[in-house]
Amino acid sequence: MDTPQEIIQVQNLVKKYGDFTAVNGIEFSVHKGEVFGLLGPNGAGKSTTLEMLVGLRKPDDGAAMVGGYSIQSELNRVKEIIGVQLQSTTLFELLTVTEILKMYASFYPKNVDIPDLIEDMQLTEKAKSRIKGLSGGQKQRLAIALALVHDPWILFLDEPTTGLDPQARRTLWEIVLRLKERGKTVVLTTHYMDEAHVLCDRIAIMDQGQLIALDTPSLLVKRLQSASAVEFSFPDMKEEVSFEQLNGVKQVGKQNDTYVLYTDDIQATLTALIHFASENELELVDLKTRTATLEDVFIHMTGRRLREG
Ligand SMILES: Nc1ncnc2c1ncn2[C@@H]1O[C@H](COP(=O)(O)OP(=O)(O)OP(=O)(O)O)[C@@H](O)[C@H]1O
Repeated sequence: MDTPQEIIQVQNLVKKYGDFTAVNGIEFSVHKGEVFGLLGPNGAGKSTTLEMLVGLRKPDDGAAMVGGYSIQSELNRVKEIIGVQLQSTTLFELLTVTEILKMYASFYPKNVDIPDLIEDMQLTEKAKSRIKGLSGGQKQRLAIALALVHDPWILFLDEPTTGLDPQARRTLWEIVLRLKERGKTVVLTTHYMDEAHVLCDRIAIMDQGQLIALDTPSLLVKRLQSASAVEFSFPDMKEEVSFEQLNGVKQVGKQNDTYVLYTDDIQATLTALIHFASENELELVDLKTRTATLEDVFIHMTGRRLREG
């Protein structure tokens, strides 16, 4: 069968845990060959969505087609064409890297060359090492290798870099981008906006079981209509002030005591802000300026940060 261009189609998917609705009627499509990200804070429903698409959880409503097959009525076909790496993959600690890959390969009628796969995942040095001695990043790369052993069309990665150090994260990013170059479709969940920005062709932002935005990273940021953000606080300010009136300000966000002004004219906004502070004899604290990011898109849409604290 030919791979459809819309390799995943999700319609009104719902998942409830008792009275609690974890995924509340989401809809999206994933294009063949893209890296598609589900971005959102803890508890947004990203893992539940992914688990429904790979057949680990049964939707309470809605439908999804993966690679042209229904996750409800053709799950066995779906499983042949997908590879899955979940948040906590249990590995057989006493086996070596090569042994576990050979064991997984034996479950499938067709599989890729194991030494090549080990090399692609930058594990050649560890090919004969036992799993229990691997670092977090190496274990994560092994989990991805296991998901790729039967040469799937689509790879699902659930928070692939959570808990990894910066170097290990970058190595994993390189691997994902290389898989994309080779024509694989990758669906990943993350709560790291930098990761979503670097890796994903398109991002679906999830919050509280719903999909609140879907676009390319740059268009999501552009939608804010402001290129820069100015952050600050006024600890001794007694009354609320509408900073919208300051020169250049397009939008205003607030997180605890910190204000975020989104502006296209950073110079005008800074001048107006400093003027406002001296006129009102207020001390301007923790002033920062930066380029608007996906995090700002999330703050703007929900009033909260992706990662609290
Ligand atoms: N088996 C379960 N029983 C009851 N509630 C659950 C179950 N699994 C998940 N939930 C709840 O459903 C919501 C969505 O969880 P989910 O794991 O899909 O979120 P997430 O966006 O992937 O977050 P995280 O980044 O923490 O994994 C959360 O509030 C979670 O507590």
